[in-house]
Amino acid sequence: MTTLPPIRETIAKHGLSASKALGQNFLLDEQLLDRIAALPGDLTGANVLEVGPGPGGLTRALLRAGANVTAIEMDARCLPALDELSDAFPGQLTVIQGDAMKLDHGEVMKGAPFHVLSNLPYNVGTALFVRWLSGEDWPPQKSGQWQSLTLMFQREVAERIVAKAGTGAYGRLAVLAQWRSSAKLAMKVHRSAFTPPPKVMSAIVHVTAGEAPEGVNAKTLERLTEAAFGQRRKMLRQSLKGVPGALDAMEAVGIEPTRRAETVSVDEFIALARALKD
Ligand SMILES: C[S@@+](CC[C@H](N)C(=O)[O-])C[C@H]1O[C@@H](n2cnc3c(N)ncnc32)[C@H](O)[C@@H]1O
Repeated sequence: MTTLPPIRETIAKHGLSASKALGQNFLLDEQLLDRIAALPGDLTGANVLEVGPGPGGLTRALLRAGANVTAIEMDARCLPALDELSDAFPGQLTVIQGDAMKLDHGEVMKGAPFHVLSNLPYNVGTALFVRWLSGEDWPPQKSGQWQSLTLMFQREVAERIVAKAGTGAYGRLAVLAQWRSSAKLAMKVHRSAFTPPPKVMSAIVHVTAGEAPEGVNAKTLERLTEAAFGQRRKMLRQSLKGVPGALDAMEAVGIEPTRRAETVSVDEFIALARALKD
């Protein structure tokens, strides 16, 4: 294994000035990166999909942890720096230049279950997160998809993902992330850890997939939460009016129609979706 220069030197050597358009804020602290790479547990010999490796700070940490990494990066300027990592960790890193939003991740990972780690621009991160959580086959690793997600978000978005009923942050994202998965706020990351520092604080969310509850259609649940949180200040009897059968289902499972969406727990949404005929 060749010794690598500090990531700051790699960035300087390849002239990787951070592009605002690509949402680039780099992490340079290798101890912090090692702690992030440890969040999914022991990765020795595990398959990891890293989206948006940039100059490869987190990639190095994952390789040091013994993972087999496939990295999807849109910015061609980063490829020479990533090639150096491939040389330093022979056989452990595959780099794909492309847009992670357009690629089939199961295909990229050749059908083997994988962990996802990523520090992405926030808009791309949220869109991919929703896609990873909306799969029809569940748990996803059964069909060669992800085993865990370890993702950096704007702190406010991370709080919405792990929020519980009865809080202002609770909404569609929380129900999506929690109804058949477990989502934890794994680490808060100060804005000053990034180069250049973004305007807001960040946090890492760690998600593992659980068993889907029996008799619940994902699309029905989605329709319910969309209607309920679309008018979150309104009583359910008003916000769910347009969902056929929802008022009867509420009565059947004992949810008062005068309640508002943000008081309805994830388990209650599950019961409601189960009681609704498709
Ligand atoms: C916030 S930077 C993080 C870089 C590095 N992982 C780190 O932690 O220092 C996000 C990276 O994602 C890349 N990126 C942005 N959109 C992407 C997309 N749709 N597909 C793949 N990579 C993308 C950017 O080029 C950039 O390198």
